[in-house]
Amino acid sequence: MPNSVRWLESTLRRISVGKRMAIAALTLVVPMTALITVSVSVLQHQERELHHTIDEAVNLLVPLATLEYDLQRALTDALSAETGEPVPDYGGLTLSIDRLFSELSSAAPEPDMDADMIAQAQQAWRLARPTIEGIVEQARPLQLSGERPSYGVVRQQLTTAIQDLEQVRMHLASAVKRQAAEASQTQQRQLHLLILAWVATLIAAFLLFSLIVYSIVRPARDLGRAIERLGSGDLSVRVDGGARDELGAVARYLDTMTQRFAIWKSVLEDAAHQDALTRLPNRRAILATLEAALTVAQEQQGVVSVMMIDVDRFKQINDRFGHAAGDRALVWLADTLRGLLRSEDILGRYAGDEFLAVLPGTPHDEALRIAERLCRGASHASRDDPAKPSVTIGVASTGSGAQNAEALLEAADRALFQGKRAGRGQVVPG
Ligand SMILES: Nc1nc2c(ncn2[C@@H]2O[C@H](COP(=O)(O)OP(=O)(O)OP(=O)(O)O)[C@@H](O)[C@H]2O)c(=O)[nH]1
Repeated sequence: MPNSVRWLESTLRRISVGKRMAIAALTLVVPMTALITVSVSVLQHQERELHHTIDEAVNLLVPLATLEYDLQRALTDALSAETGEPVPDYGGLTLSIDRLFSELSSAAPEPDMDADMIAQAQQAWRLARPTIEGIVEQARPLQLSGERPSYGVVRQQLTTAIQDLEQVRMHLASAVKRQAAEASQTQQRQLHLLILAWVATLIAAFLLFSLIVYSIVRPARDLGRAIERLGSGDLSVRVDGGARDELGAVARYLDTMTQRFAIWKSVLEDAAHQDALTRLPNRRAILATLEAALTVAQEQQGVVSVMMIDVDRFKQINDRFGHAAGDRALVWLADTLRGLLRSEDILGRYAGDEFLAVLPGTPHDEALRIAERLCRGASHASRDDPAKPSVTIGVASTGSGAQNAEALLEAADRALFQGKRAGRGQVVPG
């Protein structure tokens, strides 16, 4: 997992799971709402712009088109010499076009309106205007007098005016077309930006949503696995309880529980293998050690020696100094013997006042020398302190006949018995 994701996850895990779920929901709802609002407002704005462009085109082009149409009609009338109809309001239309151009030049320039094209249209209008004014002046009296005028002149002037007006209309139409094209480009740009914003927001929302879900699912999955391992008896399992959320708390409870289990287990195991008073391996454990040492010796064709160590006249110590003093004497003896043995030798409490030492890879004569050392150490202390007992030791080894645990123990026991009968405080080979 990349470090950045790990960092984001640990940051998120400072927030509770409930709050994270709320954030995940908001992660989807808020951007969607914002995007929908923005999209609707952009589309509404675009619709208004479209109306504005159409209005502008109509306002700009309609007076010109009307005037041009009227002139066309007048020309047709002049050609057919049927001028009985009322004269159109050329003067009003001319003024309206004047007003249009003065508004265009006085108003703040539209950013998307081509100023050159407007200027060209205005210039064309300035050129066309005198002809049209002439027509206005001439058409009115002709119309009012009811005379049959010389239509040749009027026709000529009308044709010129229509051409001039056409020029004006063309320039204005180009300006309007340009404006419409730019408005359409702007709309397209806005739509592209909108789509981009949708995509980016959806990706960001999806990533954040996934991260939040991941920050819940991953620790939950780790917890599940840890509980599964714990259930199968693996007490070494540890889960990360550093996070401040609910899952972090569950992980910490689980860790505490696992540690307590481990302590109870070791207490139970110790109770099963260790003697509570002397802390030495108990009878079962020392016999298992002997079996294991014999198996190794058989495989490697080595030797194993054992010492059966019995406390001398222990009953007297109990009777004389009390049971508690007898316990202390057993603990002292266990520590003393353990201290005099080598690190590879194993000492266990075999029975009430009996100890068994297993000496792997130790031949008989060497075992006897070590036994002498133990016997002397205990005797020396017991001479100075009557509450400290001496010991008698029977030694047996695999090299001297006995090959299995039972035979070895019997041989050592026999030797011990002999030592007791011979006066105690001595080592007897089995
Ligand atoms: N204080 C104490 N005494 C124990 C414990 N286990 C056994 N004993 C005593 O150890 C004594 C063993 O006595 P015996 O088997 O008669 O032998 P002994 O008095 O040592 O005499 P010998 O072995 O013949 O030298 C008994 O009185 C037991 O009550 C123990 O854990 N604590």
